[in-house]
Amino acid sequence: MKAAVTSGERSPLDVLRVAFDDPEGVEGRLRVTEFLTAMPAIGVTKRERILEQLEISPAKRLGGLGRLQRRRLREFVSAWVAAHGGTGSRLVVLAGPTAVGKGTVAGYIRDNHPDVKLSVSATTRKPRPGEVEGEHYFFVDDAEFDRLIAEGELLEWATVHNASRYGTPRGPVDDAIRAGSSVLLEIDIQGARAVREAMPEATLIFLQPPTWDELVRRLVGRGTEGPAEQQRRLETAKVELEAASEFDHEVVNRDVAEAAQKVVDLMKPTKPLGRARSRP
Ligand SMILES: Nc1ncnc2c1ncn2[C@@H]1O[C@H](COP(=O)(O)OP(=O)(O)OP(=O)(O)O)[C@@H](O)[C@H]1O
Ligand SMILES: Nc1nc2c(ncn2[C@@H]2O[C@H](COP(=O)(O)O)[C@@H](O)[C@H]2O)c(=O)[nH]1
Repeated sequence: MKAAVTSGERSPLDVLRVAFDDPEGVEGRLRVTEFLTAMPAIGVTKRERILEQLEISPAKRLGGLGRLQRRRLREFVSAWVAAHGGTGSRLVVLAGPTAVGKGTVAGYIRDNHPDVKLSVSATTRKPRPGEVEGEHYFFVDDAEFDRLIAEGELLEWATVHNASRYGTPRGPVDDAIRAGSSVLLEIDIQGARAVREAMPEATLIFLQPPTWDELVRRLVGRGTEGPAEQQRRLETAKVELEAASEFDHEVVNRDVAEAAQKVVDLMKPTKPLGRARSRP
């Protein structure tokens, strides 16, 4: 019996995610060779080179890959997708540790890529000088935030840095997706995990600092937290950096414009996976 495992609609990363979640399912039983040749611009010769480079036997099925092999294949596919069109995902999440530059990169995208729709979060924190209601955040009090949660108006929410609550209003995200647009969410790592639960088709991008020392420099240089709070955030950041492997893509924020461009490129339409079949 042959089982069709991909339609023209799914991205390679979606197929990998399903295969790794359910190794015995149809996607899990797909051979790595068949999976790779179903990807855009990969033929048999290229496939052999890729498998060699990833140290994966051609006989393997996706569900039978070990932890390291899964990670290597996922990273390879992620880079390939970015280089051959984007993810085509309607919902893209940008997350990363404190002070890596999420807000800066998202702000750059808001100012320079007006075609990208940025979700505006609700927050209980007070506005900083220059922040505009409805552009940077919807600033609400605790009672209003409670109401948003109770009435199911938030796609996700979290208490960030043990301080204020932040949440993504569901309505504008749903509207944009229904209208065929893509939306970018700049949120923390707990929020990214919640979005993955609620909408597994979302694409998650992890923003990485060039180095640990540079992350520390950015946090201290920003000057918005005192030494004790900086120390606490750095402890959290160490744990958060380990979450990178849960994400579909990693983008290093060396230069703001370059990182923003990579995020925008990942939001472009993807070339879907071709038709692949698995043999039992
Ligand atoms: N590519 C970059 N090069 C140098 N400095 C940067 C870069 N990106 C951001 N910064 C600086 O790093 C500091 C932290 O950036 P930002 O506030 O955007 O981080 P964040 O990830 O949103 O932080 P948090 O999660 O704590 O709110 C800021 O002072 C910003 O100007
Ligand atoms: N889970 C969510 N996290 C969010 C959301 N909006 C912003 N954030 C994150 O909060 C911190 C702090 O932001 P700041 O503007 O106060 O510096 C930062 O890590 C953001 O990514 C949200 O809707 N949900």
